[in-house]
Amino acid sequence: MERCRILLEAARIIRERKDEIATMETINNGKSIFEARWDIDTSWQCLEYYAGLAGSMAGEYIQLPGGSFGYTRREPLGVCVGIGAWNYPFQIACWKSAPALACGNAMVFKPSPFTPASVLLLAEIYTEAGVPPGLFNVVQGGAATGQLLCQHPDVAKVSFTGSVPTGMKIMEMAAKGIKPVTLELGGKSPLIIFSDCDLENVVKGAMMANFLTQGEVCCNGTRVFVQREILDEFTREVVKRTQKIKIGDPLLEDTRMGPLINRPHLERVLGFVKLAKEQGAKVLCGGDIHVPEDPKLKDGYYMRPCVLTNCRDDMTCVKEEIFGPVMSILPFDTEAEVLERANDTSFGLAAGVFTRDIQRAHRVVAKLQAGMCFINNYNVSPVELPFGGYKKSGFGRENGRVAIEYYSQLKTVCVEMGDVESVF
Ligand SMILES: NC(=O)C1=CN([C@@H]2O[C@H](COP(=O)(O)OP(=O)(O)OC[C@H]3O[C@@H](n4cnc5c(N)ncnc54)[C@H](O)[C@@H]3O)[C@@H](O)[C@H]2O)C=CC1
Ligand SMILES: NCCCC(=O)O
Repeated sequence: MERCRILLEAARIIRERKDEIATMETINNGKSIFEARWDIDTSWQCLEYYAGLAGSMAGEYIQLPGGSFGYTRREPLGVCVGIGAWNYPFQIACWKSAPALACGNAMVFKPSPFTPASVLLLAEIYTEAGVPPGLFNVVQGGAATGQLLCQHPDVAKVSFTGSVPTGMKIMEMAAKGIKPVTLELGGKSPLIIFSDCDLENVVKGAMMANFLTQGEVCCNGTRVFVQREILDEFTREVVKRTQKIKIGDPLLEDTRMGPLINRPHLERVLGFVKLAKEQGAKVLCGGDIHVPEDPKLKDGYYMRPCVLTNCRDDMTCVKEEIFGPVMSILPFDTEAEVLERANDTSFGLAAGVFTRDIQRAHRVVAKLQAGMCFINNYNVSPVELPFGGYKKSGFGRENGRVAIEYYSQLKTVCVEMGDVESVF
């Protein structure tokens, strides 16, 4: 209950300082202030959710023959390390620290060196809320610092959000110390649109699936499979709305897309678009540098959101995670065909289905190889729902009740009520 009270107080302070934290997050990452406020909402909601669970963690009692019994205790792991990516800096820190602290662990959190700032506000808030000194710590640095944390003998667990190659290294390091890991890695998720969908909702869903945070979202539905009957209508509408996305100063209220994280990343994303064209894709809009009218923004890392058609499943833009605002549209004819194509990837983070046929919706998601499936929506993040991937997108889950299992260990106690029966 004490942990619950402190987490609730921290959630209250985050709500109270929401605008200040969102502004810091926008400066930190480049995402629009409008969106940053959503991230701060899913951050304090996460603290509230685990505050609610903190007082309810319990083991179970198991009867045994002869009056003997056993019981289990859910105990903390110890010092947990959280390593974050740069796309949701504050939210990632909350999604890791809230369940960790609720379970009675300490956390050392290392943000991405590209977005070091906002997590310091979280540390400040935890302290103000009553978290004892040393229970939540921020260590700044890059790969070398991350490695030292993973290899430290006093660290009991590592929870990582980032790319697949780094995830592999973290798993190797953790294996040497037999430490449990949670890996939230990349994706190349399918969004399947059947012709019986509600077109207005589907266009909104496809935009949500591709263009939040400049497209730098791990669970984005970037392979947009559209049933052939509605391909033209969907494409027309999605291009029209993509062209209207307001790009520019992310601190302005009406901006919906800010700059990408840094110049090398911008060039990487533009490189994917160039390669897509070389491989036969057609650019229907965007995919090039955007220079805002405001002269002080002229060197910013802005690009226009891009919609690609004439895509094939074997193209690089359809196979690899771009992590930028690039949507690939792929026509399909039948349910069986689209399922096979949607699952034909080494990733398995998320997937989405739009249809009015509820039986088909459930039948399709049951066959999708993805940890987070959306029906008739995309990229909403209720903290009550577990989030995490299949296949190379990682394992373990964040959010939801199940995350408790990833930040605690189970002790079994066996109690003998009779005499010891010995074979000796
Ligand atoms: N599944 C999920 O929830 C999410 C996954 N991602 C994935 O993250 C990637 C983009 O984020 P980046 O920050 O570029 O990823 P990254 O893997 O380069 O870095 C992530 C974090 O790991 C640290 N790091 C790098 N090398 C390390 C090492 N050898 N040992 C320990 N720590 C190390 C970095 O400093 C950073 O804090 C994308 O692939 C994206 O899909 C991003 C956000 C959410
Ligand atoms: N709110 C979406 C979380 C996904 C990501 O961290 O990329």
